[in-house]
Amino acid sequence: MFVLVNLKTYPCDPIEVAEAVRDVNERTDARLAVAPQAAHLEQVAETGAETWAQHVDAIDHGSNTGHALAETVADAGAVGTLINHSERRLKLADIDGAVRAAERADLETVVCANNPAQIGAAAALGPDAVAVEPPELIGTGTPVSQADPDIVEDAVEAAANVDSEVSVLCGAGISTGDDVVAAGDLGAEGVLLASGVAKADDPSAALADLVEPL
Ligand SMILES: O=C(CO)COP(=O)(O)O
Repeated sequence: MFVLVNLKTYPCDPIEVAEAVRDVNERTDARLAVAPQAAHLEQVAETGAETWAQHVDAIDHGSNTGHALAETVADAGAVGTLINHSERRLKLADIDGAVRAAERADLETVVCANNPAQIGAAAALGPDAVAVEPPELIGTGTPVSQADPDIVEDAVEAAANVDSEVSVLCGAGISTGDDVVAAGDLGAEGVLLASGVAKADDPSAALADLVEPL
């Protein structure tokens, strides 16, 4: 299972979380990665944790202001990027452009979507993975794998119908090892989560708990 921890703009210490991701990753068969804010990418990557960006723009080098260029994100040490997170929604053409920009910079891609229909559309753009996250469950602590298992199974089916090479993650409310196991039982190859680690008193213990049953 892939466990991707999105730090959003939570007031956590990105280095502390990254070091925990790195250390727990060494003790498990699961794959762990962390997605800090853009300004923290380089410091986080220097810890040795697998580092992801939260967003890249559908742009190339040139006259663009206030954007995230995929090449710069990769230079900072990121190996992948989220695209179209529920809190950073893009138009379809910009999702496509962001996937192409990430490919150009050799970044792995996870395109997020609200529901199975959008997952099918996202998979058609050829990312490495898609992630289904019902917005109403994000940040609630109620795991999607329990509250809405059908959405995960339907997302897995929707992606497979379009492109069987695209793997499916799920997210929203995931905070325990049982939640991760349940996600895997529904066909997801990984989870995307934030508050369960970023808001934890002890991020290292939270991460260890997440991968303990894997
Ligand atoms: O949006 C999410 C991950 O990108 C999910 O957030 P929570 O884990 O806080 O529900």
